[in-house]
Amino acid sequence: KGKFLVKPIVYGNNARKLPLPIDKEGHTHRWCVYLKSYNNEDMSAYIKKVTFKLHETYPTPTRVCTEPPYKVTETGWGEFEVVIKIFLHDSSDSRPIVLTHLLKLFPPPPHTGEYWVSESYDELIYGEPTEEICQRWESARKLPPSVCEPIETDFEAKRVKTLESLIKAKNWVRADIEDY
Ligand SMILES: Cn1nnc2cc(CO)ccc21
Repeated sequence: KGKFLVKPIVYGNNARKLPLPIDKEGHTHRWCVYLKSYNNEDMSAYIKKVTFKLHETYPTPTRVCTEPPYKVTETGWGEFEVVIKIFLHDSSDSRPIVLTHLLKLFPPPPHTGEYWVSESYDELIYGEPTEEICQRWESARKLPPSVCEPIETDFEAKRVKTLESLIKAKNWVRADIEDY
């Protein structure tokens, strides 16, 4: 049928510097790494579980969430890659969707301040869905506002800026061609 299902998502982390004196083991920050629906939907209709693989030296480094909010809150001192795996409610042997996110604790200059967010936009796409999968993906309902914090990045503004730069880039190439 060539039909495919699309769900916009946001994943990333926020981080806050802990007030001095820092707590156990030199932890300087509290952070939260998360996956959420861009439209604040309950993704458990089609997601079986989400795992967050932290740095090996964290106790039980693989954390599992079976319903929203899909997030892990920890304290620490360093930045490292978090591997996020999304296991869908479909044939049980299907491989998970794998996202990687570099945990950001320190805002890059010129940013200062105690709180920082580093998140990305992406889309879950399911091709040639069965009737059952369609029903799962189309039955997802909105979550009550309290379950997930609101998205902090203005992706709409970023989208406009990205489109503008792409159009400028395209026009540049076209002008370039016309010169020859
Ligand atoms: C890499 N990193 N940064 N902060 C960390 C904290 C722990 C647990 O004490 C383990 C590893 C950590």
